[in-house]
Amino acid sequence: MTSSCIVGWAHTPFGKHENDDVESLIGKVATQAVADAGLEPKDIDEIVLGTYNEGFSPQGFPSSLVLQTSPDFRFKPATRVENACATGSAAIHQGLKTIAAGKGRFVLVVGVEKMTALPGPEIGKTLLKASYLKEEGEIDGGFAGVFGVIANQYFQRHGDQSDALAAIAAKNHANGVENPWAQMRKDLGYDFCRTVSEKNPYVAGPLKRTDCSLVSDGAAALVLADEETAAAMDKAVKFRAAVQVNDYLPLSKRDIVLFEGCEQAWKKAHAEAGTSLADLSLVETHDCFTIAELLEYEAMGLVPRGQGARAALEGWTKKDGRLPVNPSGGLKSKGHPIGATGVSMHVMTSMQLTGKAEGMQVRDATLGGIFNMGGAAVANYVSILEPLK
Ligand SMILES: CC(=O)CC(=O)SCCNC(=O)CCNC(=O)[C@H](O)C(C)(C)COP(=O)(O)OP(=O)(O)OC[C@H]1O[C@@H](n2cnc3c(N)ncnc32)[C@H](O)[C@@H]1OP(=O)(O)O
Repeated sequence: MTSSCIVGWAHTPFGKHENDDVESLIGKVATQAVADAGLEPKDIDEIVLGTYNEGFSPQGFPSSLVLQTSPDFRFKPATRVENACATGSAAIHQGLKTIAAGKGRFVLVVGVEKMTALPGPEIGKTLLKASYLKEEGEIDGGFAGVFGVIANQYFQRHGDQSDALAAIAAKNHANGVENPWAQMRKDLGYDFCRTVSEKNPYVAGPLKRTDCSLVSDGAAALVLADEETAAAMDKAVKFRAAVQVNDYLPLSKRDIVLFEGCEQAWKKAHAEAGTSLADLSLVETHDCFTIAELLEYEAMGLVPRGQGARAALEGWTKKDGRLPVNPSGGLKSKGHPIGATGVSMHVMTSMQLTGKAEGMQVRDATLGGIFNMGGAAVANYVSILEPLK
């Protein structure tokens, strides 16, 4: 699946959208992404919608909502795809398969989530459905609780990592200031992220509020085309690799601090692309919790096992570091509307590779990596993107 390109995109600001529901959020990006590609809705051959839902919104069957955004979408095939927090990437993969099979020239992929309508504890419960409920269903604090367990295990093996986690949080909050689509554009600073306070209490295990991604509403969309078609279009970002690796769901069946599914996905992606980590100009990675970003440094091979803290504390992953990670601010400050996240990561990386990332721009960006994860390293998607021209 290496001969497809992203040729247009759209993105709502992420945040609390009091007056929007899933339908109106979809409406803000679907036709806009098509227009951004220089196309009209009639040109689209297939629609894929990524949304986790699982109780966030009472409206089921959401793929059909996309058709309501233009009369010219009527009678197009439209399907909803779900793979926990990697739902956005799962939707993109569905589209890539359509293009690779020659079943369509243009596929519209929309990712959306409306999370903030539920009260806090309900949000936690809804997210926890993406864990193995028979063993993990009683963990307090929703998915923060799951990653609190993972952080504790890592701390037991490699020592207290609170300094490194605060450095990751501070980096991503600083990056988010430059992202016009980010939910929290505030440079919180290292000291605030490092210190337990009324404004930054413990949430789960050693994880404080600043170690957690945000609860968000939002949508992102992109248009996929085959490479030959894309070559004649205004802008085109090519998939050098698009890899999916799934691992077991129960934490008890894995050495969870290794994030082995993530490691496998990166290895396969580099083999598919003919690249290595050193070739990448930037990475957008799934920092649902700061401990996840630290484990991902190790799983992607940036540092040896147990040394993730080095990359954070020595500034390797800052925007001007040797490998900028999450120049968009990541899920930490950009926000994490579950079904939209994977699509957003591809949009942000496409902006970087076409020189359209404005204040977020990483200088001379030529190759971008993306890691989007469902559950605790259960569904692992890595993409490697480059400008087509
Ligand atoms: C499931 C999968 O497949 C894999 C995954 O990706 S798992 C990730 C899924 N997502 C999550 O679990 C979301 C995690 N985050 C949260 O649940 C919540 O943000 C939280 C529990 C950490 C905080 O929520 P809360 O305590 O209710 O905070 P809330 O009352 O909304 O806000 C209080 C203040 O903290 C700030 N705040 C809220 N969340 C914050 C966060 N994550 N980081 C920094 N600041 C935050 C607010 O802006 C607000 O600031 P002001 O007082 O200055 O206005």
